[in-house]
Amino acid sequence: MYFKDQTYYRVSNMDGRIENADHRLTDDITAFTTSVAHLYSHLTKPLFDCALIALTLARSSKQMGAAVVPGPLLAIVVISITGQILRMLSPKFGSLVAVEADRKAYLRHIHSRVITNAEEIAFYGGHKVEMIHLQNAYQSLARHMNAIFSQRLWYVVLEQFLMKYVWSGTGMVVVSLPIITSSRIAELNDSPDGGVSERTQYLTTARNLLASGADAVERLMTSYKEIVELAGYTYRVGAMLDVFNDVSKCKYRRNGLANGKVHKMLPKLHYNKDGQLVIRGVVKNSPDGSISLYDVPIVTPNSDVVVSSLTMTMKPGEHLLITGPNGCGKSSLFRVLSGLWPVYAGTLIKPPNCCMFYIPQRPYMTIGSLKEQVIYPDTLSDTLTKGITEQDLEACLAQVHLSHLVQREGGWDATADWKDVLSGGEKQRMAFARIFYHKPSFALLDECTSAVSIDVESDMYQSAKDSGITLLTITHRPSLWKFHSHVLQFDGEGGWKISTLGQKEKDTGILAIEQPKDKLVNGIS
Ligand SMILES: Nc1ncnc2c1ncn2[C@@H]1O[C@H](COP(=O)(O)OP(=O)(O)OP(=O)(O)O)[C@@H](O)[C@H]1O
Repeated sequence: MYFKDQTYYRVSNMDGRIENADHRLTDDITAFTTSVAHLYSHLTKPLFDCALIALTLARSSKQMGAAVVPGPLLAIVVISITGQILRMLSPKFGSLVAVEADRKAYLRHIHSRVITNAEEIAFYGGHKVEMIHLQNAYQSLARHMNAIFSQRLWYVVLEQFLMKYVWSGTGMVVVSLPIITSSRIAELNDSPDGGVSERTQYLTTARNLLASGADAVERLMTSYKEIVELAGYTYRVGAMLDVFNDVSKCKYRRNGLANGKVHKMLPKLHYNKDGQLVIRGVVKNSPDGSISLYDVPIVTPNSDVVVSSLTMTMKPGEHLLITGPNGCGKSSLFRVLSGLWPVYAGTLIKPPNCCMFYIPQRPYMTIGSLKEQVIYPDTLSDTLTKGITEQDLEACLAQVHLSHLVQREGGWDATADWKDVLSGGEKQRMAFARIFYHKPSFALLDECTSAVSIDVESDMYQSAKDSGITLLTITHRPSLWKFHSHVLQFDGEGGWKISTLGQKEKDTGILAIEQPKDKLVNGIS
């Protein structure tokens, strides 16, 4: 499962049974567990009632001198036949409920998208488009739920008809059978009241028991709908577990393939018999703290091969600038280095993840105090364990020119919705401050200072270098070239080139000799 723009991008299971992305998995689990809990209480009591009533009826008909078998047998046969009829005519509640849960999840998802992107939508004036999306999702859910209600209506009518009339009639026959077939008829007739009181006693007891029995069976039959609905929830939860299972076994299914897009098979990559990529890459711990890639491809979750084979080594202290057109795979390289995307082939040798710190273009602000923004993803107790003081944190903020923030926001413990309280540039600087707190060996900087003024940005990069942090920077700003010793240039067609940056290039932000695309090494052939 990958995250992009705060939305789940699901790598679905191999047979692609789930069509829509699961936006709120926990809701499916809640629905499933609620259904199981209800069913438990709805099934156990009626089942117990049925057993007890059958036993008591059998005993009292035996006392009447009737054969025990015919009455219950008739009842079982009638109940089975009506059960079969209901089963045959029952709408597919299981799949209907699964679709309903899916549409509800989608409606919730687009609501949360609007909440997350409210400001952007308001600036664009996109309320009409968003309203159309919301209404479409709502109407699709409402239509589906109305269809379920109307199907349920006629089903309930039929069910009630069978239970109220067919079962009542059968019940009367079952109750009267012991009176008619009793082996004690002569003995009863000879009693002073002609057996009326004993027969009446039996009939009243049996009728009351039967009424309770019918009620219990009715509850069981009604639970059938719940069982089928539970099947729907089970299907969704089961499909979700399948996906987890597949992901843990590194089996990925790409939406691109599902959309019918044909992917070119490349000789350096390994495919299974279904034409799906198999992970054969090796990831090793670096003994000397450097990052090395040998013939590592960059492949998206859609199976698009962005770069077929990348080979490079970055030693600590060699600051790498990564350039190239949009969508050429710059951020994807970071995803591979961080372990978010698998290494499908070749060998990746890197220090442990704790030695690499990634800062994205869209800064993430966590819930909590101002202090927790700087130390993220550490907790306050981690900070205590590490012996880091507020003075140390102030030094981190000073390096990104945000010292004034502590006083402005009312101290380190001030809490606010930092996503809204801080400006775009302040958020980026706050995110950058985290590398001064964590002091990783490598900082993976993905256009993370695009909203920061050039002078402050330069100070931040210089401070990072002075702190002994090796920079891997994706940027389109020539002003940052001077902080790097090497440049990795993607051409957008799968080709790349790595070279050292000369002083002239650092000063101008222009590569001295732009290589024609076909000269760049390792292009997709
Ligand atoms: N989660 C994803 N699922 C599928 N494809 C993706 C995903 N993320 C990125 N891609 C695809 O991978 C390719 C490379 O994306 P990447 O984000 O690495 O581009 P980039 O070079 O960083 O671009 P930019 O300069 O615009 O940030 C793009 O074609 C993009 O559509």
